[in-house]
Amino acid sequence: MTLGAIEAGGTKFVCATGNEQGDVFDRVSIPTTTPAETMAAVDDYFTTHPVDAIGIGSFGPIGVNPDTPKYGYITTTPKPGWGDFNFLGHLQAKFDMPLYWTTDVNEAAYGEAEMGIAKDVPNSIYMTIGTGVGAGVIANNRIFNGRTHTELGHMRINRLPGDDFKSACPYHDICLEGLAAGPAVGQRTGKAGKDVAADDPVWAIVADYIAQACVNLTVSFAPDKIILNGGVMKQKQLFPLIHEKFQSYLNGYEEVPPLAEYIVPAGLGDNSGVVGGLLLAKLALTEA
Ligand SMILES: Nc1ncnc2c1ncn2[C@@H]1O[C@H](COP(=O)(O)OP(=O)(O)OP(=O)(O)O)[C@@H](O)[C@H]1O
Ligand SMILES: [Zn+2]
Repeated sequence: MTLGAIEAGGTKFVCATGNEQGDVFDRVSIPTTTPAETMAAVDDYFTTHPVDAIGIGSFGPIGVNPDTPKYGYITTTPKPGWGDFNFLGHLQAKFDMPLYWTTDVNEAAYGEAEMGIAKDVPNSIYMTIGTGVGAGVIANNRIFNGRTHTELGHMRINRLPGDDFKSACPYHDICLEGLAAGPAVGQRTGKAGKDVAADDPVWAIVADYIAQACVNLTVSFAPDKIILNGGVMKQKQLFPLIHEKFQSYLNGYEEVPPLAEYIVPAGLGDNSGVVGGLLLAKLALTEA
C-alpha cells in the first residue's frame, strides 16, 4: 500500500509518498502561487505517483467541521486567490480515494504523536513558532477539534513590565504570535531571527511568553508532552529559559512530568508534517 501526504503551507506545498510506518519514499516541493497553478502541480504529482489515500494538512484558517458549508475550504486567508478555496473538493473531484483533511499543525502534531517524540503518550500538543504560531492538540491519540480548529497562537498572554513593543498581529495587542513569533523577533531586534546572538536579551522575552503559553496549554488540555518546533525554536537556548519560567508561573499548582521531558523539541524535525500526512492517510483508509 502506498500513502500520500500533502503539507500545504503559505510559501510552499510538500507532496510526498510513503508507507504506513511513516517511511517517506519520495517528495516534491511546490511553490504556493495561485490555486490554479499550485493545485495543477499537486494533481500532476499524485497522477504520476499513485497512492491509495492522502492525508492533507493545510495552512488556514480552514473549515474542519463536516457539518458546516465551508468544510474542506481554506476560508478567510488574506493570501491572494486562496480565500474561500474548496481545497478538499478540488482533490475529491480528481482522486477517488479516502482523504483526511486537517490543519498543517494538526497534521504535524499527529506525526509527532504517532512516530515522533510523543509516540509513547496519548496526549500531546505540537506548537510551531515560525512566521506565525500554530498548535495542534492530540487528545487520547486523536486530533482535537471543537466547533472549528483551535487558534492557539492567538492566546492572550501578559506583557512583561516595560515591554511596549507594538504587536505584530493585526488583530491582537497581546497574543503569543504578535509578541513572540519570528516577525516580532525581527522587528524587536532589526535582524532576522537566525542572525540574533544566542545571548541577546530578546530571547528572555520570547521565552517568557512561550512559557506563559505552555502554562495555559497545561491547564487547558493536561497534555503528557508539549512539543515546540518552527524557525524560532532553532534557538535551542530557549528551552532552559522556557523551563525556568514555566516552573515559576505554574508555581507548583499541579504535578507535571520532569520539564526536560515535558517541554521538548520535535523528534522528526522538519518531517513531522509529511509523516503526519502519511499516517492520516492510513487513518482515512481504516475509517473509510
Ligand atoms: N535559526 C533561527 N533562529 C531564530 N529565528 C529563526 C531561525 N530560522 C528562522 N527563523 C524565523 O522563523 C520564521 C520562519 O519560520 P519557519 O522556518 O518555521 O517557517 P514558516 O513555514 O514560514 O512558518 P509558519 O509555519 O509560521 O508558516 C521567520 O520569521 C524566521 O526569521
Ligand atoms: Zn493575534
